[in-house]
Amino acid sequence: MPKVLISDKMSPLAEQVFKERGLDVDYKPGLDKDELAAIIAKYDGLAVRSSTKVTPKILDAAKNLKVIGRAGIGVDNIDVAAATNSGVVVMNTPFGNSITTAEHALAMLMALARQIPQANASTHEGKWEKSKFMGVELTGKTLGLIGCGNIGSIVAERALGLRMKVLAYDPYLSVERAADLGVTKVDLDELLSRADFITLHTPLTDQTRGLIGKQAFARMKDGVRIVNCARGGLVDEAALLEALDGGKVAGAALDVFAEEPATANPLFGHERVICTPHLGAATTEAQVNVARQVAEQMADFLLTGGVMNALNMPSLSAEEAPRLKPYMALADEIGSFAGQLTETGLKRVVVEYEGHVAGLNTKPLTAAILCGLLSPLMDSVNMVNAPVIAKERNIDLTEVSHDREGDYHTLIRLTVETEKRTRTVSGTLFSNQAPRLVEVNGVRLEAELAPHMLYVVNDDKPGFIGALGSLLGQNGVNIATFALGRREEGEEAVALVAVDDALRDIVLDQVAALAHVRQVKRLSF
Ligand SMILES: NC(=O)C1=CN([C@@H]2O[C@H](COP(=O)(O)OP(=O)(O)OC[C@H]3O[C@@H](n4cnc5c(N)ncnc54)[C@H](O)[C@@H]3O)[C@@H](O)[C@H]2O)C=CC1
Ligand SMILES: O=C(O)CCC(=O)C(=O)O
Repeated sequence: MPKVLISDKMSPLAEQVFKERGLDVDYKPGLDKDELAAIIAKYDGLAVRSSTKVTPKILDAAKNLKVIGRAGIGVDNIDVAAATNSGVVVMNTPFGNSITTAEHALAMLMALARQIPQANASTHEGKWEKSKFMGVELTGKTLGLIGCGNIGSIVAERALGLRMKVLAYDPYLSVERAADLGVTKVDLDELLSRADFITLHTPLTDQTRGLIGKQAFARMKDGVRIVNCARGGLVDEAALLEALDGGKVAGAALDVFAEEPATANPLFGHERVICTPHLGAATTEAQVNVARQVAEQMADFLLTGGVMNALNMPSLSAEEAPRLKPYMALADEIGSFAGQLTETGLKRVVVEYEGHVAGLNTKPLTAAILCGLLSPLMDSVNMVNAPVIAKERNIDLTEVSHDREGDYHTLIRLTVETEKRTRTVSGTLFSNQAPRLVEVNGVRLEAELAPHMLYVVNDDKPGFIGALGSLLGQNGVNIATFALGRREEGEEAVALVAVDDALRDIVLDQVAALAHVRQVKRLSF
């Protein structure tokens, strides 16, 4: 049974769901990196929030890990590229805490406008500082949203309800979506120069790190107020301190910090800075949502192969996974067949889906074909990293779906172009279950692939099949199945012979020496 580790504080619902689905689960929040590295090899799945840092070192130690689930949105604590290289699926829960986080951003906005935390502390101290805490109204003010995805959009809708004007800077926001939301799409410069309040809702990436720094502050209105409930690294904290002290920024509300847990920070103690300890997602509702969702998604993946909300793999629902299973086997066999025959550099791969399969989710099938194709050529290839490896190697990949049915009600055809030649392999499913190869390089045949196989290309001449059968018999090789096909009478023919044991080199040499043989290859599946 797959084994899962929960390495961050998480709602008990996650553990409960894993158990209900029949998985073994250990709940060990607060492990340090060495403790995690020491035990991670035991686990198939790792469920985290933001405290666990999933580094290449952890992934190297994670010999059995198949999936990392983030109970939340941001995955900047996970080295997704390294996980992909290790063939580990990374999934998050993109919607479970978005309302909660948007509400926290709005709470921060209001707290900032009315200095509620400062006024609260002062009142508790018995001071009655009515004139000190003069606030500003939100109505009629301009809110600048940086990042208008799930959370940004919710903030926008709520802010419009508060009668604010909303500008959004998000290069990936369409004009239509902006219009639907009732926000004005602007560029960053315009947002910075017009906004009274700025709130950040982008992921932390190489592009967004330090987005709000010295230059950005210089372009802002005097007296601007900043809310950051996304990631600390988006705002340059030293530049923010300078902008606060210089009077450019009237106040900042921060839920997130460059270094977390943040126990010391240059902004702590500043009278116009409000802080919360990364509480954006901290409501009962959000934590129940993300815990349940991450556990269900990880269990689906480990038990059925279903993939939801993965960042490094195409989606495949738990309902689709069993339907796609025989096709995955076929795709892997077709890819592997072509890969084992490939001897020079791959240039181009075309995958065609015809008939029934064309109506299915073909993305995972293409990943399985690439995995099968690349596996004989290099180590450590799997469905997660095969598309990335193909891209890195400049292999041109084309996928085509034809709704029409040809001779078969369902067919996958793979065309592989190498530096020297182009090869095609096609396969179908018999009775919707059993993979069969039905074409190799334009030669029709019908072959079931087996663990040990002999592939022979020869001239179609009388007596050849008998000679091949006798030679195998003389060497004690027992034939399980024998599939034959030829292009035209007397032209190129292909034999695919399943045998009971691995073929010895000496037998291959003897087959190669038979008259009319063009190519001989030992294949294994
Ligand atoms: N404080 C907290 O507890 C929480 C923080 N978060 C943070 O909030 C972030 C946003 O979450 P969602 O809205 O759910 O993500 P999302 O993916 O739905 O939206 C992010 C938006 O940022 C935009 N974007 C990307 N690069 C950009 C750039 N260079 N400039 C401007 N916009 C850019 C994207 O186009 C997208 O629309 C997460 O990545 C996470 O880091 C999320 C949940 C809780
Ligand atoms: O798990 C948490 O408390 C943080 C949530 C968060 O930052 C996220 O979902 O990106």
